[in-house]
Amino acid sequence: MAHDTRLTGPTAPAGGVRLRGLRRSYGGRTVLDGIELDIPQGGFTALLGHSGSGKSTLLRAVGHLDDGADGDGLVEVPEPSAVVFQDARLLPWARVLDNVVLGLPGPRDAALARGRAALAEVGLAGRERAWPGTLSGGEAQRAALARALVREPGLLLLDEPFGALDALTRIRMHALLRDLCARHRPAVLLVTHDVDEALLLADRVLVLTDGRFSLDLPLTGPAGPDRRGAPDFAAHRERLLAALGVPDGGGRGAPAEPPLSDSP
Ligand SMILES: Nc1ncnc2c1ncn2[C@@H]1O[C@H](COP(=O)(O)OP(=O)(O)OP(=O)(O)O)[C@@H](O)[C@H]1O
Repeated sequence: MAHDTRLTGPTAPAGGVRLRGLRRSYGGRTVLDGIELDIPQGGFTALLGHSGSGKSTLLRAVGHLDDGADGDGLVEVPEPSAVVFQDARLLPWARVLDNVVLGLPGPRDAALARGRAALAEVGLAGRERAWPGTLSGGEAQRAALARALVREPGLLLLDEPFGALDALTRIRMHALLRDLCARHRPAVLLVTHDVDEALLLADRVLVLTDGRFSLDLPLTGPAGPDRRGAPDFAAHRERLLAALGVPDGGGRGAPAEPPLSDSP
């Protein structure tokens, strides 16, 4: 497959993500083969690829969360960074507010006030003293988003954060995430298997194949469900599915999605 090796301009705006020649391998097997990527502050990049193509490896490398990978290359990212995974990873023995403020620097009172504000922002006001085990899947992911955003991250890394949620909750979470990103403006890298999720949320979609980006699709216009009605939506979708080797628009996120409203 022909790979586009000139995916980014020479410089990223100050404060954003800048990767140059990023390589990672496990036991001599190359997973990332010289990745070049810029994400400006406020930019939202979605990353698609087959299972095992290296999406999480790339996300971990960007977040300096490598576990035993051999690697090299330049990784410049804004600090601090925060990660939200598919499972919320809340500590079950700590109340929701304590989970959100855990490890926050500064006086406890100020941290708690910030934590409460973050929980209110994600729609969990009143649930501060709840135990994580009493939250629904969507609520737990809201708490995980609050825990990430309370740190005012310059970089938000999202590893299939909505993959385990039902379709309606996912749509609500999309609206919430768009809203939070517009307000806080971190650089965002979203790993997802869902082509539509990528097309509705991101300003740029990349497909990772054989350690490189095999497709780089810039998207214009406001993110959100209205994009479905844009003239190029179907064409973008087809390009992404073709790059993923999915024949004829089949697979997850295929056209027959329910016409749900996107309001939170
Ligand atoms: N700690 C590790 N040790 C050895 N191999 C690893 C390790 N982490 C990942 N790999 C290998 O690297 C390759 C890429 O894995 P990665 O988890 O990045 O893929 P992915 O695209 O995120 O997959 P998925 O979509 O299934 O989550 C896989 O072949 C995987 O087995």
